[in-house]
Amino acid sequence: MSVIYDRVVLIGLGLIAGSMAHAMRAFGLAGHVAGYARSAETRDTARRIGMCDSIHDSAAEAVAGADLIVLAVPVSAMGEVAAQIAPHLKPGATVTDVGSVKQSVVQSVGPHLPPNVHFIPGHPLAGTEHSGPLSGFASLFQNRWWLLTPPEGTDQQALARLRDLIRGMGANIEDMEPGHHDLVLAVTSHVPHLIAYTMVGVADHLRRVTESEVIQYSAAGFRDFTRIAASDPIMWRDVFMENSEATLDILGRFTEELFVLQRAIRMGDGPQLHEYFTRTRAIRRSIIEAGQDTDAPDFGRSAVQPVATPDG
Ligand SMILES: NC(=O)C1=CN([C@@H]2O[C@H](COP(=O)(O)OP(=O)(O)OC[C@H]3O[C@@H](n4cnc5c(N)ncnc54)[C@H](O)[C@@H]3O)[C@@H](O)[C@H]2O)C=CC1
Ligand SMILES: O=C(O)C(=O)Cc1ccc(O)cc1
Repeated sequence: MSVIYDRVVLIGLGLIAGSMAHAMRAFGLAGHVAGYARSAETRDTARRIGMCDSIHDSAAEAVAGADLIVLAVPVSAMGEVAAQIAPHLKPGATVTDVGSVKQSVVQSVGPHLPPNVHFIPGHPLAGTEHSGPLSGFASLFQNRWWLLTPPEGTDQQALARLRDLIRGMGANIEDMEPGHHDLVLAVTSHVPHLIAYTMVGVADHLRRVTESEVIQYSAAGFRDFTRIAASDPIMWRDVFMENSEATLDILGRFTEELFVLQRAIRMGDGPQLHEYFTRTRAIRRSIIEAGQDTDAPDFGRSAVQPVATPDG
């Protein structure tokens, strides 16, 4: 593949930035990848493993001359980082981010940036429960969605170039309006994470049990919850602080459904439970048949469709 940007800088050197650095190197997408993180320990680790071509001790120095700036810090830190780098950006450069929430990032970053740079927010729908500079890997974005929320009037050349880079790292791209993104992600990622955190918390409260049976006999469902609940606490604190409206909306709907099932169990209403679970099984099957589950066996992933819109 050919070089898309001569100089890319990654701000925040964790799972996502590390994976981008490895992928850009593996696929030859950037002439030079520079990096900056706030913590000296993270910068030292990134230097030791050769994550980037250069690691800088200040954000201002790191962004100097960069054609693409990627903000890969927790969502609550995006605005502060944008303010730090704004005076040092090269005219005509593109700034993007990888935050899990979009509306708040648009609001906190946008106002700091000068009008002569292109701001194109983004979100790779790819990750793991691991974080930090040692956790990245080049194949993280393969066959995954990468959502972009380009504002109206975005420079089409700048957008096409960013798309080329993302496709070069193996991802599929879809454009979305930021508010819609936050609602879709509340359904597909944020509330599911909250449920996992809660379920692991419930098991922990039954400490007597935790010490023996819960761990010893944990079946796949609970094991998956513990994996998700091991995700970075700062990142997820920020997701819920910054996407509170959509999360609370979906959580309200979740609670209503939970009460319906709770009542069916209490009333011994087997047919209602059977009907409900039959419906949810059909949903899972339709996702797999449409090739939208990238963890499932390959059902023709090139034909994957964007995530469904939650109704109402
Ligand atoms: N972990 C995941 O599965 C995914 C995360 N994201 C988003 O990507 C972003 C980064 O997440 P990860 O790479 O997982 O995080 P991480 O915790 O692995 O790395 C974050 C990095 O940002 C640095 N940092 C924190 N505050 C900073 C500041 N004020 N200035 C400079 N550096 C700072 C940390 O030192 C660390 O190097 C977050 O906004 C997250 O919502 C998006 C998709 C998936
Ligand atoms: O590890 C998992 O199961 C994930 O769900 C990863 C993930 C976490 C946050 C995102 O914004 C996108 C993907």
